[in-house]
Amino acid sequence: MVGAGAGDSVAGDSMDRLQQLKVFDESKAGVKGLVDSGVTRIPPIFVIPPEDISGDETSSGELTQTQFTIPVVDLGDISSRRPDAVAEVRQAAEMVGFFQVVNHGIPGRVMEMMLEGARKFHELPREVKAEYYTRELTKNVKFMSNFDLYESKSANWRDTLFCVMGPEPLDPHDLPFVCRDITMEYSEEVRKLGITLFELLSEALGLKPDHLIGMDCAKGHVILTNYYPPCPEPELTMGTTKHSDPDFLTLLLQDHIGGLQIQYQNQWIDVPPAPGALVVNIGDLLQLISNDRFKSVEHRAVAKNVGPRVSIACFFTLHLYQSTMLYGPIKELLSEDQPPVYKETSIIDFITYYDGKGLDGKSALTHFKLQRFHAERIFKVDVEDLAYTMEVEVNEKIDAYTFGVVALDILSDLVVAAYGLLPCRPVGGLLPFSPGGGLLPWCPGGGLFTGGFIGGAGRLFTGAASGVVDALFIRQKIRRNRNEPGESGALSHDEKKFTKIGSLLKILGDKGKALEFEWAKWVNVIKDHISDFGSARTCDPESSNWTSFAGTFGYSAPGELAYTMEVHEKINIIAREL
Ligand SMILES: O=C(O)CCC(=O)C(=O)O
Ligand SMILES: [Fe+2]
Repeated sequence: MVGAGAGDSVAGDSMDRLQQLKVFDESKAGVKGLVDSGVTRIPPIFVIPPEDISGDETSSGELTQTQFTIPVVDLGDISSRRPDAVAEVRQAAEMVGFFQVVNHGIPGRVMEMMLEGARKFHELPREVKAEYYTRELTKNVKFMSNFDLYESKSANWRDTLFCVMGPEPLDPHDLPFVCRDITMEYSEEVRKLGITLFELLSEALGLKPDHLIGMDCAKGHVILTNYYPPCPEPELTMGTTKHSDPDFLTLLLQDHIGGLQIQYQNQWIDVPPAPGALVVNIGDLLQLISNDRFKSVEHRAVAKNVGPRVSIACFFTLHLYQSTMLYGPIKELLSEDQPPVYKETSIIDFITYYDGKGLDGKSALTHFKLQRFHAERIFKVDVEDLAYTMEVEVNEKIDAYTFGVVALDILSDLVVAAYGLLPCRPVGGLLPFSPGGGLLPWCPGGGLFTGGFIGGAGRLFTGAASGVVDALFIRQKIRRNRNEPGESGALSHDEKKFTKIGSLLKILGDKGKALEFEWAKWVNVIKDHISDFGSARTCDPESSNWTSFAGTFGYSAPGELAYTMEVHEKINIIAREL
């Protein structure tokens, strides 16, 4: 049996989804194998849940009322009409994210033979193709069906041969014989065309022609030959789920069948096959480095009951290449009016995130956005009986890091209030977790750590934003304050909370990680801990003996704190993404 088909419904019904995926995967025969086995209904793993179909079905792929068509850029003789070509590329990259190129220099013979070679590979006997079937990440040449088979909600009606063509030159012998020579030839042709396009795109951004090439955008590419067998129930599945591409640029060669659609003004627009043309689209990484000037547009390939359909996608990216280069918005494109939209990322981090997520219809770029919020009145905490009110208002643009700093500062105040803990024990003038000499300029309550002396209402955790918090130290401190014995035994409830905060502080100490942590998560941390500290104190009023060390370390806390304190959460967050 090749797969758990709806056709063989007994198997389909009795196996859970994971088992069905495994059976399909282990057949190593792909969707073509299912079709060869004669399925007349698609297996359940391919069926798109109805709730997802409705969201995906902006239109049936008919032309819209605007009769919009994908722009066509003529690359013939561009030396004599370069400014026009640059303007056309700019318009298409900014407005649509997709265009077709004609007179691009790749001979028609090469394109036809590439499509034919791809088809021949996918129509090889199962056993021959199975030798190439793998999900191993490090393989340069691999055949598989659905790279995100185990991550996505529903599998696509598509098989793919995936070939990493550069920057490390691929040994042609790694390629299947039936498509070896033509893949090498086509690869060289698209590499050259890629350079021409990156030059035009650089100029379209107002940069020198070699700018994007200097950023290694054309340094490597991957060729994916997609094979979409005819589907018995095309309305229930997809050839390729809605996605944007995880690369700088994609060049797509499609055969005459059609099925590619792009999302434009909330409509699905067909990209009809045009003889001799290649489809070009901006990828996520180019949208990121162009700081949203160019658009990486969502597209999909619908399943059809005719076919097979073959498409050859060339992704310009550095796959499997150990590049340490970080990609963020190009500095020349930034200004006060155009602040960076994205944080920097390495390609490997981007791809790892993209692949881990799978094609779920959502853009991976969101994850790499700098979080900028306008936050008003972040929150207010009243500690009753103490009239201890803390209110923070931030009326400026803040990112996740800044919010984290504010958030943990407030947390530390709460901890001091709830447990009467001192920021730290002055040891020979050294502050255990404040490596910078202990002067903390942003400690808002005036509580400066200076030379090991604690003055004012010092904050337990403030110093830790420098990234050197020692959760163990905090633990010892709690024990010491309670006159509890040393390091043995399980962590108490309070200790766990402190340890948790310790790790949050470590995150905050690393700005990159703090940004990754996202603004919204910090809000939740604060919410969690406020209730934590409130309830800890309320449930166990005797547990903190802050008064015993208050005099000792020069910390004088208001006496009322001792037993009557309650922390009430009054959080009012009004935030909108800018
Ligand atoms: O086959 C197609 O038309 C589109 C394929 C695609 O979008 C991709 O491989 O990323
Ligand atoms: Fe794509």
